[in-house]
Parts: sequence; C-alpha cells; structure tokens
Amino acid sequence: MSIAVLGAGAFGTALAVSLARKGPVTLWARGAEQVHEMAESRENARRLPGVKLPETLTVTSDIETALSAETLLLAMPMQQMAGFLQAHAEALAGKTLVSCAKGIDLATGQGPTGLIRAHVAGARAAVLTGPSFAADIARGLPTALTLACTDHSEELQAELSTPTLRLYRTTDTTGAELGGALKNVYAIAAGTVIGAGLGESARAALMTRSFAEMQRIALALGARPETLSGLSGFGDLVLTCTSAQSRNFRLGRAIGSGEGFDPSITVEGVATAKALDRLARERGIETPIAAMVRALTEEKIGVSEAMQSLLARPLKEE
Ligand SMILES: NC(=O)C1=CN([C@@H]2O[C@H](COP(=O)(O)OP(=O)(O)OC[C@H]3O[C@@H](n4cnc5c(N)ncnc54)[C@H](O)[C@@H]3O)[C@@H](O)[C@H]2O)C=CC1
Ligand SMILES: O=C(CO)COP(=O)(O)O
Repeated sequence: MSIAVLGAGAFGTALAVSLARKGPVTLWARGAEQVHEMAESRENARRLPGVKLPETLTVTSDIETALSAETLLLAMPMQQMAGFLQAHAEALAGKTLVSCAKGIDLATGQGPTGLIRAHVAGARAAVLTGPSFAADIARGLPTALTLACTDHSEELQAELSTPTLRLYRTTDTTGAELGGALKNVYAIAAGTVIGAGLGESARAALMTRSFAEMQRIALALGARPETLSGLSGFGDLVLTCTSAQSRNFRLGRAIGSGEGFDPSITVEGVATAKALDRLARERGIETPIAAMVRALTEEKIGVSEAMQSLLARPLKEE
C-alpha cells in the first residue's frame, strides 16, 4: 500500500520520516518554496531541524501526486482540516484518511472523523493519536500510539507501525479523538500552574481533576472509558501536562509567569478550550477547568482569579 502524509509541520514530517525508514512515503507541503528547501537540504529546517529526511521520502507540493496514495495521513492543524477536506473532497473520496490532528473544529464542534464523514464521500476515517512528540518519533525513540478506526484495522495497524512506533488499535474513534483534543486544554492549565509557581502538588491535583473532566465529557459524547484511560487519553494527558516539550504546556507556563508567547506557534488547546466549553455548556456538563482555560486564553480573567474560583467551588465527593 502507498502512504502520503499531508502537511509538513513537525508532526507530519516526523511521521513521514519514521514510516519512510520502512518503505517509500510521500510528504506533501503547501508551499513550493518550502518543498524546494526540504528537497535540497534533506531536512525540514523550519519545523523539525536536525532530522535527516531518508532517501525513500519524496517531498512534493503537487497535491495530485500526494493524493494518488491509498493511505493519507492528515497532519495539518485542526482548524485547517475542514477547509482542506472541502477543497479536495473529490480526490479524497474512497481513500483511507488517518487524522493526526488533535483538536475540536471550532466552527462545528466536530472532531476529525466527523469532518471527514461530513465532507468526503466513502472515505474510511481513522485517528492516529497518543503520547508522542514529533522529535521523539523522528529520532526513532520508542513510542506507543492509538490507532482508531471503526472497521477492522489490523492491516492499517501493521502498515503504520514501525519497529519503534508501536500502535494499539481500537474501534472507538470518538474516545481516541476526544482524548487527544482535550488533553491539550488541560496541558495549558498545568503549564499555568507551574508558570505561576503554584507547585507540583497543585499540578497533580489539577491533572487528576482534569482527567475527571475529560472522562465526564467524553463519555457523554459516546467514548468508551477504557479509551480514555489508555494512551490517547490518560497517556497523552500525562505527557503533555509534565513536559516543556509541549507547546500547550509552554503557552500555559507563559500565561502563569506573565511572559510573552510567539503567536505563530501551533497551540491546539486554545481553539479547543473554546469549543469544549461551548459543548459542555450546551449539554449541561461541568468542566470548570476547561472554562478557566478558555477565560485565561481569552484574557477575560487573570491567574489568581482563576485559581480562587476553582478553589472556592462547593466541597463535594470525589
Ligand atoms: N508536534 C507534535 O509533537 C505533535 C503534533 N500533533 C498534532 O499534529 C497537528 C499538526 O501539528 P504540528 O505538525 O506539530 O504543527 P506545526 O506548527 O509544526 O505545523 C503545521 C503545518 O501545517 C501546515 N498547514 C497549515 N495549514 C495547512 C493547510 N490548510 N493545508 C496543509 N498544510 C497546512 C503548515 O504549513 C505547517 O507546516 C496538530 O493537530 C497537533 O496537535 C500530534 C502529536 C504530536
Ligand atoms: O500532542 C503532543 C504530544 O502527544 C504534542 O503536544 P503539543 O501540541 O502541546 O506540543
């Protein structure tokens, strides 16, 4: 089977590099100039510096070449996905589309598989998610991810696994995509706690209550509990809330410490906090930490107000 990765950011490039160690892979980027740079230097210096692109990896800006592959990995940011799917709906029809994005579409409240179903006729929608930094995957460090696909996905699991990238499969696409989306919101909260100097105990408490929120909303939306406690939920929450490699964590840390943050950096949790807060309110589900992250990122409240308001909530059973 042939594989193309659509989107040459840090994650798309890392996955393409890892898969190209097994066989030929095409990596598509929008900009001809970026493709030229990558093809010449055999490196994605803008997004994944220091990683050599294997010879088995073809970089192209020609979308038709990329869309001729059977399995297509969608590795663009979540808020760009609907537009991409709409623009190429005809060519994508009937393909296996594996979303690698972590987020909720702000315009529709949908995750990636909902968008694929809405825009592309007859496509097979899958989700690749779980605890993994692009740099770790690209360096060939051991990584375990969740591959979610509603139909029998053993073949796809084998196709996308490598000696260092170990995929566990599930049919719970809802749970897998929600775990990956929601943990970004809570990583911003964890970063804020650390940036504001509130301590490791506060971070552990916040992570635990964040996991309770993740489960509450995801189960209400049809996810299975075991998916939430697996790699795509609990696993990725732990990674992202405890590592400064995470951009979501770093944004939170900047909010907590009052430092600036480069707005060009992809931070999926900001739009997803808004989408999540809306979804939770519509359904009457309590997600106070997500509401605080939304308010903090929209600069409606400050860190001490957010902390006070969480601590002043009525005492309750765990
Ligand atoms: N970087 C990481 O370690 C991981 C990232 N992810 C997820 O992967 C997704 C992409 O993130 P990164 O690659 O890290 O972001 P990035 O900021 O490194 O790159 C984003 C790339 O998407 C491209 N892009 C933007 N709009 C596009 C469009 N309409 N069509 C095609 N390409 C477009 C940009 O040119 C850029 O190259 C996010 O949803 C993120 O949560 C998931 C796991 C790990
Ligand atoms: O999803 C990730 C790790 O699993 C990457 O996290 P960030 O997008 O916060 O960098």
